[in-house]
Amino acid sequence: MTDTTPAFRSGFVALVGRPNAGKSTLVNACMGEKIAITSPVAQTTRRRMRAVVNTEASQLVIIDTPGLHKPKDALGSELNKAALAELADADVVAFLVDATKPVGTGDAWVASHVAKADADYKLLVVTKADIAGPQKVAEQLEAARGLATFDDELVISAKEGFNVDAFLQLVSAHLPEGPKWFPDDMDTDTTDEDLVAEFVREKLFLNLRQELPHSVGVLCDQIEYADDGHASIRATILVEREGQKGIVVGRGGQMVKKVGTEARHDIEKLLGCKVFLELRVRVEPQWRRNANIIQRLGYGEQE
Ligand SMILES: Nc1nc2c(ncn2[C@@H]2O[C@H](COP(=O)(O)OP(=O)(O)OP(=O)(O)O)[C@@H](O)[C@H]2O)c(=O)[nH]1
Repeated sequence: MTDTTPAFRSGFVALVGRPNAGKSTLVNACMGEKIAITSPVAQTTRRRMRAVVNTEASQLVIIDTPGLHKPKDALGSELNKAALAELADADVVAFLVDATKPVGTGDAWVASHVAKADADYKLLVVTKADIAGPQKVAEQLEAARGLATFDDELVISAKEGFNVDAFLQLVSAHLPEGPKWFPDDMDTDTTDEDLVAEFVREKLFLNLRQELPHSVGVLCDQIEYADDGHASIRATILVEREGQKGIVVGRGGQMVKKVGTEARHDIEKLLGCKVFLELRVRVEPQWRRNANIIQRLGYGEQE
């Protein structure tokens, strides 16, 4: 008797799109929990993250890449390098286009790299369908179709869970046959330290996005577990100028306290224990232009 069970499929799915297209939100929706951080500020995703989604017949390793954009400084160049490296390795590429923003040169630039990628399957995904009418969505599809050749297209709302399952099914079906690369109980290869730093940075962006565009970095120095089970965490917030330090610290330390309290709630959920979080703010002039610091912070290409 022949075995009619479908073969197990596994592989790497790169999500690309210009900054703010909705990549991290889609990863979160696929995972069903908070792993990647999201915020309304472009370039939130500085680190590459792998989210592993297991289904009965497949294992998808979803890679949330930094948004591709024309580089303006060393950090920008590193972000692009990391995203382009992901594209080169992926089995499937999903190109995300924001339904609410006119398709423009930024999308065309990203699409030109998608066109060059070797992936076996390229999917066009129009995101944020919940806040764009059907007419707008249709126009975006039409405009994006002209940018590269796609094997398929899908309209989603990661926020409302619309077509997220369809996305997973479509992508799974086009992965190559292969083994499980990661064990069942591991759903991300990002360390707790990385996630802590990302959560702190997310809260900084949410509270201070007008005042601090992109000139803030976070380094998680230490996570220590005490006998009673709580975690003591120290993290450093890097800014470029004294004035920015003042903004982050806030009047009487109020802002850094607020950021710490908000981040602590997420970190407690992540680690599943009580957390003491100590945040320091340090001025490191021009850290964004300093490739060494960028590497130390782990924002560049990783092995
Ligand atoms: N209404 C709505 N908003 C969404 C949806 N997906 C993402 N957003 C919002 O769009 C903004 C950007 O989303 P992200 O997921 O952080 O975008 P990204 O592509 O990862 O951005 P970068 O990290 O800058 O590359 C956030 O404010 C999200 O809440 C969606 O399906 N519906």
